[in-house]
Amino acid sequence: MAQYSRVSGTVGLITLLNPPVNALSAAVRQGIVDMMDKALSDRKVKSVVICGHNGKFCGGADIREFSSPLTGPLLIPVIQGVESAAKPVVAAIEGVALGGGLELALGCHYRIAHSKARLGLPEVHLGLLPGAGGSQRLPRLIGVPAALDIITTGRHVTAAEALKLGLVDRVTDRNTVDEAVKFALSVADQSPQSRRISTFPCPHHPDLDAVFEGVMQRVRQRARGALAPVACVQAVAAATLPFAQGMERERELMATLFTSGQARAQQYHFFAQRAVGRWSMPSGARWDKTKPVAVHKAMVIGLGTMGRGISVALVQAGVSVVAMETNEKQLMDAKQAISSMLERGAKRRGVAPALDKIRYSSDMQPAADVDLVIEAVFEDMALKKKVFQQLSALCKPGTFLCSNTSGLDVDQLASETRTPELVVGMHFFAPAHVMKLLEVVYGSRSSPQAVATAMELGKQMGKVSVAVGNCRGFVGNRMLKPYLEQAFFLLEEGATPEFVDQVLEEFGFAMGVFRMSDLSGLDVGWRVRKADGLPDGHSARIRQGCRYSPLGDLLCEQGRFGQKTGRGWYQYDKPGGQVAKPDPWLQDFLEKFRTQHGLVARRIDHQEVLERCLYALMNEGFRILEDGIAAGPEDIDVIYVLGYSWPPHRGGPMFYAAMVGLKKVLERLEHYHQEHPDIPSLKPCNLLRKLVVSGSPPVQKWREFLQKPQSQL
Ligand SMILES: C[C@H](O)[C@H](C)C(=O)SCCNC(=O)CCNC(=O)[C@H](O)C(C)(C)COP(=O)([O-])OP(=O)([O-])OC[C@H]1O[C@@H](n2cnc3c(N)ncnc32)[C@H](O)[C@@H]1OP(=O)([O-])[O-]
Repeated sequence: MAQYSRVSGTVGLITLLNPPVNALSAAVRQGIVDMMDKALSDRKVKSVVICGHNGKFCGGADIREFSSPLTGPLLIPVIQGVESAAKPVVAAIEGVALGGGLELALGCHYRIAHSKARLGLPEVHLGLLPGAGGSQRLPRLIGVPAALDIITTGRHVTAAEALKLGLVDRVTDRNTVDEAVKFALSVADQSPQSRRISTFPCPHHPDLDAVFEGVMQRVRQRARGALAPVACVQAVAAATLPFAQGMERERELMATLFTSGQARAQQYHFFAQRAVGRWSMPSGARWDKTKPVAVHKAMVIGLGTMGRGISVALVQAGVSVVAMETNEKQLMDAKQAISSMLERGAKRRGVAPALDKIRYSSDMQPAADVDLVIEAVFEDMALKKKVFQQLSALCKPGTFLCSNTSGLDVDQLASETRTPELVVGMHFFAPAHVMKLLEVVYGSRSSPQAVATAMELGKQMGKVSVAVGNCRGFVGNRMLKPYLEQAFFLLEEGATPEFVDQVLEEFGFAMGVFRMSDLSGLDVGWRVRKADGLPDGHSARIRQGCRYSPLGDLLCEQGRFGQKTGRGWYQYDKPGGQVAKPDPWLQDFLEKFRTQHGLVARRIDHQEVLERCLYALMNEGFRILEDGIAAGPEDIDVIYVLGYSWPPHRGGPMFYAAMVGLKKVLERLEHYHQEHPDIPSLKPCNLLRKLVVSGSPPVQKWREFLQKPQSQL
């Protein structure tokens, strides 16, 4: 919908009205057409302003309309109608002008932005491209390089940067609509002809081919296998043609993307990231029935890499922090590191670093007057228990006690305190001030308010918080285990690390499993496995009755921890080196290992690597749903895309299982389980069977098939 009024005597004011973000639904598009007619036929009106209701200009096309046949006027002619208007049209941009919203503003003759507004063309994150003229008008207005950057990254641009680029004509700190009306009055007698961007030539650039070449290489590297970024480059390249031809090219490219599985996957991911905020617990507690407690002051205990990142994220969220570390040297190093991280972040955001929001302590005493504590000490249960005991004795009533553990039992930590209902896990992902994912882990006694408070704090820290149940590895790391195991077994059976990684990176992972293991350090998993007890004479390949691969342990015994030691699954030019090269030593080691265990190397193809690694991971995801550790497939998919570099254009493990076809996933798991009966993680999960028997419903319907979960521990 859109409203119309005449203001200041001669300005027609059109207000987009579609809360919460004034998305360009069919009704809004029709509203723009009708209100423009009104303004243009109103003889008293000399110029027009378009603004958005409730402080947001427009969040773009209505994504919810994409899955049904489009009705109402198409956006391209609506924008064309604005641009060809005989009276000057001014866009009053506050809040956001994104996607089709910015394309509408580009159809206006002038753009006035509030200093806090954000502008962008994020369609690439939805598996699309700016399909209403954005790929043709933006390069004409700000040049090809800047347009390519904005369109292929989908990033938001601040009003200040937009002014510098020439994307907006004015920036104001005052009331944006008032300023836009004043501006409209000032241009009332000027013809808009020279302001129609579609009539601009594409600005000349000395070496356009090299620019397109360079960007195309970058987008292909950054998002392996993704269609949209490539199409974005191709659409901008068409802006060097006459406008009508460029628009035709944009339409063709958009049509291929719109119906692609990748666009469906990325739009699913967009809504899934919002669905996880509507969390629930097996007890029936829910997001809309539980009020979080505001956290003004927090303590972070343990200032290693994670503790530092968590401290920075809290300070940047406006929380006062006491950063605590018993080791004096580590405390000093941390103070240095945290200050420079805060300064760098502040510079990037163009604000002053809030160094006064953090103070440092070598003892736990200040825990007595904080609202919440996040423990981020070494991943050792005995140490963590001691910390929780101390905190419980120190903290004031009502203080929430959270652990950044990546998979240890939250209930055990809660048992060390007098207030187990105030204990939850807050599992951050490294680097904690950058990664958007937060797993909020509720134990059997965690109160809904503790969960609500941790979820809200995560959101305040700019994270996507996902509430998960308490089991070994929670969701992300629990699914990672069978995935890693299959990769190890494939090496034993004849594959090489570089082949397995190549297959997974072609699928779209930023890093294959062996490259990732070398980066994070083989010793991390080794320590956990040792704590669980390695098989005796640990070359034994059976552990707790199941097939076990000792390859990782054997490498660690040789001191091959990965990049940090210069040797791991790959070799590096020096300790800390990052360029992985195949290591002849490893081939020799694998051959000796196979001979020792009577294994005969066989040819393993691309499909087997993909299916064995990914289907084992998905199967664990089905088990997690069956156990009630995750409330729905969206939780699992958001965790994997945001925390484990699952390619967004594949939606997430559960969405991808549905895309492949649950029947096929089931058949392949049965095939591999028959071949490897000693690998339980390949045994198809009952929920998978149930979904197949029920006709393989779409992922959005799976919640209807989930039983009431029982506790995991
Ligand atoms: C032709 C053209 O070229 C192409 C084809 C396009 O234009 S494609 C579309 C391009 N536009 C986008 O990609 C922008 C996507 N949106 C955002 O980035 C953010 O929403 C926001 C604008 C920065 C606000 O953030 P927020 O944190 O204040 O609130 P929120 O929680 O995110 O969102 C609040 C509620 O609004 C819903 N919502 C947000 N944007 C929407 C949109 N464009 N369409 C439909 N619903 C939308 C969202 O799902 C949530 O509802 P619910 O799920 O909770 O029921």
